[in-house]
Amino acid sequence: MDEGTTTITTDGSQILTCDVAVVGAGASGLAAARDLVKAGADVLVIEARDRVGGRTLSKRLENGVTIDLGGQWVAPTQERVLALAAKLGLHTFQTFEDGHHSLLVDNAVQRLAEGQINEAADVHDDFWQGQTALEKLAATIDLEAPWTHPDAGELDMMTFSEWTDRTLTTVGGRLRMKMIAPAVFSVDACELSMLHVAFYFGAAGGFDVLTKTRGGGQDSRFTTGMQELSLGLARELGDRILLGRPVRRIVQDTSGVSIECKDAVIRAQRVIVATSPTIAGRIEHSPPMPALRDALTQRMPMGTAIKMMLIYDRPFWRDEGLSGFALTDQDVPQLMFDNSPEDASCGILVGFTEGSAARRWIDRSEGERRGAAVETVAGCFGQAARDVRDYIELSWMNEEYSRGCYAGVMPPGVWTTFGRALREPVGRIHWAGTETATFWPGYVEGALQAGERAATEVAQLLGVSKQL
Ligand SMILES: Cc1cc2nc3c(=O)[nH]c(=O)nc-3n(C[C@H](O)[C@H](O)[C@H](O)COP(=O)(O)OP(=O)(O)OC[C@H]3O[C@@H](n4cnc5c(N)ncnc54)[C@H](O)[C@@H]3O)c2cc1C
Repeated sequence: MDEGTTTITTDGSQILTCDVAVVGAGASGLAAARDLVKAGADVLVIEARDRVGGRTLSKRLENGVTIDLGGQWVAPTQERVLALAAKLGLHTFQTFEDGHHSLLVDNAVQRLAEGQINEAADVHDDFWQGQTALEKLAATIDLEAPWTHPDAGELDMMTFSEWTDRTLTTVGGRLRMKMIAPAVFSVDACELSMLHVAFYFGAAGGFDVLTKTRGGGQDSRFTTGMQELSLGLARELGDRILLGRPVRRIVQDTSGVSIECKDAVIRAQRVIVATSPTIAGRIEHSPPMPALRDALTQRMPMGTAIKMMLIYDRPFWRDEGLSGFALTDQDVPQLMFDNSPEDASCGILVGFTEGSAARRWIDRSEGERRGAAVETVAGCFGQAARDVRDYIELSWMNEEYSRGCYAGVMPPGVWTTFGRALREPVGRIHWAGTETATFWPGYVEGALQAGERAATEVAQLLGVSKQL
């Protein structure tokens, strides 16, 4: 996958020409490239890593089971992901969640019926009315332009934490609501603009859709891993993808745009940058980025998360009628799910350490995190948890070309001041990446939607007809 359409050599650098260059071979960039190729455009995708898939990364274990160190779940409403999976012949299966969930607090474990948190009636009612208020608010947000909401100013000045304290009345209800921030955004509730939270819930289709396992954001997984979506798109694109070529600089002039990457310059009419805004902000530009766009890239940090898998001979917790889903008051992990293969040929728990907890643990050794994770799992599921066969983790903050996950987030004040710069093209540069989506932003579905939207923008300007 390392050859462009035209090659001239000057000063040791290749010069390749195409109609459209796409920076980033994650799901978003690949979807944009696929659509533009279909429309008849000559496209090159330039990828920094030596692989495609970006924030999806699947790994095959020695026993033949595939695990996902990045994105893994698909929801029933994620139509683009499901259509692509069907086209590629990828098999999905529902996340196991039969039996009782577990809650580990102060070293004591409680067993909970599915969907239930064992809390006093006033806490339950309080949380329910908070959830309803959030859902109502989310339904009023214009997903194309959240800053146009009549209360945008007030909502954007307020953190999710402040909104929760104003809207909910019980300590338990507030605590439970704030726990959503690390689980969904991988930052703490005090770091998020309330306008962003409302936008995000609106864009996913509601509270339950985003947070639930069955029927929601954690509904199903891919037998052969979620990265297969990108690998499938990449196979279609063939040698139009250049791997191992970090883009350093983009130079626009009156006749085109030059994308300077490792050992090559790509000359194109248009470029789609399909990375998170934070990562896009690390590319140098000539002429420099407009002030608001540059300021946006300075203000949209990536969430922080460490994803870990504990691998066992069998899913032993199921013997006790336990679902494997657990919430804990520990940092490592705070949240876990049964991640065993469909045939339960081995037992796998996936755990997440998110938000400030990930920052507390990022500089500790893998061995320390493994030890802490085993202790937490033992607290939830008993001594059998100590007989762990393997432990595999990925700290996404350390990934040079992601610098965090699951996505970039909007702290207070950013949507209303800089939001317009999120998708607005700058000269010949167009923006894709899941952060620019209006449907399931932050997810692979959003990545695909954003790629398709950017491809439509460019196809119209090039005068090629996009055929889907
Ligand atoms: C641990 C984790 C769990 C997640 N869970 C889920 C889930 O269950 N379901 C779900 O749908 N989503 C999940 N997500 C989110 C999902 O993976 C992302 O939303 C999606 O993959 C983003 O795709 P993208 O193409 O927009 O960006 P990316 O995947 O980040 O792609 C950007 C690409 O650009 C490349 N790049 C960066 N800088 C340069 C440069 N200078 N030059 C050239 N190339 C560059 C990167 O290497 C990368 O390949 C998760 C993510 C993580 C990390």
